[in-house]
Amino acid sequence: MSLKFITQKVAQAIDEDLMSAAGGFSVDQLMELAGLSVAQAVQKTYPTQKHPRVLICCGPGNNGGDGLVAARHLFHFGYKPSIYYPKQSKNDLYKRLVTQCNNLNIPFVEKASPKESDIIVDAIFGFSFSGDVRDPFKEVVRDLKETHVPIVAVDIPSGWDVEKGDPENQFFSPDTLVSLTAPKLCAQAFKGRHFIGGRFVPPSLAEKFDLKIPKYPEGDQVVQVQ
Ligand SMILES: NC(=O)C1=CN([C@@H]2O[C@H](COP(=O)(O)OP(=O)(O)OC[C@H]3O[C@@H](n4cnc5c(N)ncnc54)[C@H](OP(=O)(O)O)[C@@H]3O)[C@@H](O)[C@H]2O)[C@@H](O)CC1
Ligand SMILES: [K+]
Repeated sequence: MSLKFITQKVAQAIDEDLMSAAGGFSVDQLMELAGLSVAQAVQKTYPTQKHPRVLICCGPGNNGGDGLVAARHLFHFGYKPSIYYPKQSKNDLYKRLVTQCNNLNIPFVEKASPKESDIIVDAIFGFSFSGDVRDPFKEVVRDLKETHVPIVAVDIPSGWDVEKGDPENQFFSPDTLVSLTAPKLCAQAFKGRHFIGGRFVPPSLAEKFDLKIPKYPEGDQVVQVQ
């Protein structure tokens, strides 16, 4: 299957188009579908009985928001999520996502402990990441390289350059990657299980950016491409 791998600029331009007056989407809607895709990729790959405890590591931006949404869906799918979210946004959308998780008694943990989980969702950095990893995320990114617990990365494996990837193997390589909308250039070098999610792109937008979006099966929110 031929995939189109996109640059950081194109990823941001697609995001802006979707949320423009012409695109008509709000960020909440896109984030909800993105997070649902991630939860569905987890559910298809790691059955609840064998992998009940999911640690979701959330960063300060929309990638972290996808993680908060995924945590809520995973709870409803029967998992036991916990959330590491050290740099919480004051934005109303994020506060509401935190309230929704609190109402499900999903614990927010002070420290990310891979050993106490069966799966880790990496929702730390997405397509706006650049430069070297800064605190408070250095330690968690380092711990993720040490762990043998399977990692599901949301959109970009955190620490990887969005376009160049991780040519010097400095960072962890996730078992599973869920690319949202379309894979970014870094995913060309990715060898693990790969899903595309974020089933919200209208054909006109796919055509404008020449995105070769694979066919999603029936009502699924993800399609496995590797
Ligand atoms: N259309 C789609 O496909 C949709 C995509 N969606 C999702 O949105 C994601 C993109 O979200 P985004 O633009 O908010 O940025 P994201 O990557 O989460 O991180 C930015 C934050 O990280 C920080 N930061 C940056 N570099 C850093 C460093 N070196 N070290 C430390 N921190 C660093 C930076 O913080 P600051 O520098 O401002 O302190 C900033 O706050 C995308 O990947 C996908 O998951 C869906 O939700 C909706 C539809
Ligand atoms: K990520």
